[in-house]
Amino acid sequence: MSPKIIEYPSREALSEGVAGLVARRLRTLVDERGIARIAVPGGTTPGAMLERLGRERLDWEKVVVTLTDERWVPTTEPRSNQKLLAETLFAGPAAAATFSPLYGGTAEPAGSLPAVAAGLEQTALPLDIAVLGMGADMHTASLFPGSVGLHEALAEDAPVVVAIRTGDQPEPRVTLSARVLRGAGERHILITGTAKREALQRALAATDPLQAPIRAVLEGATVHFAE
Ligand SMILES: O=C(O)[C@H](O)[C@@H](O)[C@H](O)[C@H](O)COP(=O)(O)O
Repeated sequence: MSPKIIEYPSREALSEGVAGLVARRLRTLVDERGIARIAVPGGTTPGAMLERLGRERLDWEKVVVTLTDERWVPTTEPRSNQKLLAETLFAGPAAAATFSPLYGGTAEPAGSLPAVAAGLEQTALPLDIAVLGMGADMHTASLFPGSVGLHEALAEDAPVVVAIRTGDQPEPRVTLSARVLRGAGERHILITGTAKREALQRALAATDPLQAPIRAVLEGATVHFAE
């Protein structure tokens, strides 16, 4: 079914609204199941939401957090999504959560992916919630159109994590596969700005996830939009 689209009057309202919604869902999951598992994105859009979410009062010891994708750089590097989480989500009470990383520290992803996947399977999967971003090229996570690794990452029998290389990005990426993201109990996609609104319209009309990878996670998702 088509995604539900929620429009916000501002990006601040989107950050506040999504942080509050996700916090409520995490509380419910922890109350009902004793654990909640969530994947969050990197990039420039989610910072304010992650910071706001990390300040929420809830039983963070019972929450497992991972990333939808990671840039293959040391976690001290500015482009590291793990660094972004340390400076936003984990800057407050949410620091008590368990984090399942995607970056393994080896020179190339291939050297770490088995251990990264094992760590995810032991702690972070199946996902209850996946929060995602989208690029104007209709990528999500690190599922970039035309990238090396995309076919594998979109396959029904894809591994948990896949290494991605694309000329558009300065470093190798590692992404949760589409089936893992699609398997989340709920998906929330944060989209801001006119260019991405137009990209979303193109994605809704697209049929081939190879051209519009966001398609692989769009059905049944909730899109949160602000200009
Ligand atoms: O590592 C990342 O950058 C994200 O996980 C990525 O998938 C992001 O959500 C989109 O590229 C949108 O990025 P912006 O929010 O910066 O536009």
